[in-house]
Amino acid sequence: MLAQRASRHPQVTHAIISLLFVTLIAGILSGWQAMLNAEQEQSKARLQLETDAIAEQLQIRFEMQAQALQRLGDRWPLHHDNRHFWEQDVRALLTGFNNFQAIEWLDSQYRLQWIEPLAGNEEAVDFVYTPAHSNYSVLKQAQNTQTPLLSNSFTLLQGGHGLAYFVPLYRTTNEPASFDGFLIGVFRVEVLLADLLREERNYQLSIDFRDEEQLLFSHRTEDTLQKSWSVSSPVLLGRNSGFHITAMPTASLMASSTTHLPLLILISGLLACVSLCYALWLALLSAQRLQALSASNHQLQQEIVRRQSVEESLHQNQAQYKLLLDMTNYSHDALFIIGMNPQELVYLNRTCWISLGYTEEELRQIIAIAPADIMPDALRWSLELRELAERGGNSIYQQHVTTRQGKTIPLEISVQHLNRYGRAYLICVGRNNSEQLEVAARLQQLSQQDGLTGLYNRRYFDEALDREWRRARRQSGPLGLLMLDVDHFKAFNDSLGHQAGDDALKQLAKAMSENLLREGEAVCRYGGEEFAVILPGADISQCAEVARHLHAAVKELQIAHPSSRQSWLTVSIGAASLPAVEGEHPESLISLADKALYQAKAAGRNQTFLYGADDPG
Ligand SMILES: Nc1nc2c(ncn2[C@@H]2O[C@H](COP(=O)(O)OP(=O)(O)OP(=O)(O)O)[C@@H](O)[C@H]2O)c(=O)[nH]1
Repeated sequence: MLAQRASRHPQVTHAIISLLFVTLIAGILSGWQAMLNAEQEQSKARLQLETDAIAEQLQIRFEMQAQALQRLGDRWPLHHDNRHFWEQDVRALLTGFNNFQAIEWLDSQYRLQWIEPLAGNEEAVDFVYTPAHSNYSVLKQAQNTQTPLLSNSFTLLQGGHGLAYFVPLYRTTNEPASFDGFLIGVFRVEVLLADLLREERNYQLSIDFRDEEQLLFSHRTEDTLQKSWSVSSPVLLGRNSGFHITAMPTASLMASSTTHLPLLILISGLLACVSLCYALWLALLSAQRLQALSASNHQLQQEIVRRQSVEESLHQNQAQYKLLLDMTNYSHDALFIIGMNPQELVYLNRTCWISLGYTEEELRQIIAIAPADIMPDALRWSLELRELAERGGNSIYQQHVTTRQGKTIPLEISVQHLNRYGRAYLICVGRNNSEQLEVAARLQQLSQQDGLTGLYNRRYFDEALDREWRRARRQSGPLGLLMLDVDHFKAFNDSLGHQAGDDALKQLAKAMSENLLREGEAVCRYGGEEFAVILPGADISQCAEVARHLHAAVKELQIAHPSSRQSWLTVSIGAASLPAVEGEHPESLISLADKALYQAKAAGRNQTFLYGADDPG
């Protein structure tokens, strides 16, 4: 749980570990420092003890010699007359203590009268203490108080530092006591201290002996340490408390009063601290790795699931794609896709090449090299498709394709524009619509055909006349029209029956159709028993010619007409021809032809009456 939290916040955990590390290190260092300080205090205390001992030894030694001098002084009243004994005592004292520079007698005038030994102290002979001398006041005080006093340190005439112990000499046998000067013991400080150190077991100490601040003696051992601390002990010599000994630590002292324990504790503490923090850090890393591994596993699982899903979807898509492809390939419709910019065929289904009798490769090659071999109109259609793609519209085209066997197949191609992935495509679905075209043509024909006679009907006539009129106008030519009506047909019907009338109309229609010679000429049933013949480009004479042919053809039929004068069926024809010019209309032509027909009827029937352009109408 904790590891999970730690791995979730690695930076915080790093900071905590770092803080812990720093705290532990600081604690260990401060503990180590405290132990060092304790050891130092212990060393100090030990050194202080040693120094106090030296000071005490020094005091004792001095006191012994001071008392010896004092005893000599006490014997002064006995020996002042016979100084020989006194001098013997002095020499004995000098022999016993070698740290005396000299033992002197100073008279009451402070003049040196006697000095032992003389050798080495010649310069002091006849020395007089004057008030200017630094020890003069001490002499005075000793004289006045009748108490021995130790001088301050001074520089010996022989070199080195000396101390003088002034023992006032009084003869108390006299009343009042007479003052005879001083017995002076001059100590050599260096010898006093050196002897002491030599004899004492603490000789290895490094010490300084000072009078107030003045250094009188200094001793250094080789292993003296340069430390910031030292200890000091006061030394009371002959009631003079201005002396003190300062001792410096030495390596041997420190070695004897310290141990390696703090260092061991420091090292082991540091090692423990580093190990602990390293272990924590490793644990954190491990937790992080574990979490990363877990996350990675989770991601991997998700990825596997996703891939399985994608694979499944891919399989489905592939199956769907295959199904789509199969459906597309086996569709009756030709499906092909044209990519634009550049314009190229990107897909065509199986129906395309099967229906045309080629392999796919062959068809692709033909389309690439000679598309007109497949589609005669290919070039123009290609331009139309480009326009269609540019305006993004949809359209249906009627095209014709030629099969390998040379058969032409009509194709209705539905084209849809589509933009995908930054490119324009035209989805083309082509269908063989020959049957529809035939049906349409048939319907068209039926819509234009007269049911009874099979001729064009009145509707076709109206359209054809307009069309031919426009054509004639474009060509600046004439247009001819015959209006033909069966003579006495009512009587025919009445006598032979309506069915016979129908048959007769059929025969007439057939005959007229068969006698039309030129292309574009059309015979139409204008209504009832009336017919109209459109003669494009025919002037009035050509109309007359056609009318003659028609009369002949009708005559040839020899359809019996019981009520007719000729005994067979005849027709009357009104013919008209007009140039299709500005100001003229097809209705004018009909009107003229009608008028001519009327006149032909009126003139006795079975004849043609003409209205040319020049006729007044
Ligand atoms: N059998 C048959 N008769 C038709 C058809 N259409 C029109 N008729 C007849 O044709 C006759 C035309 O008669 P009318 O207009 O009087 O003219 P007509 O008898 O031919 O006399 P004229 O034209 O003056 O020579 C009518 O009796 C109509 O019934 C048809 O489709 N079949």
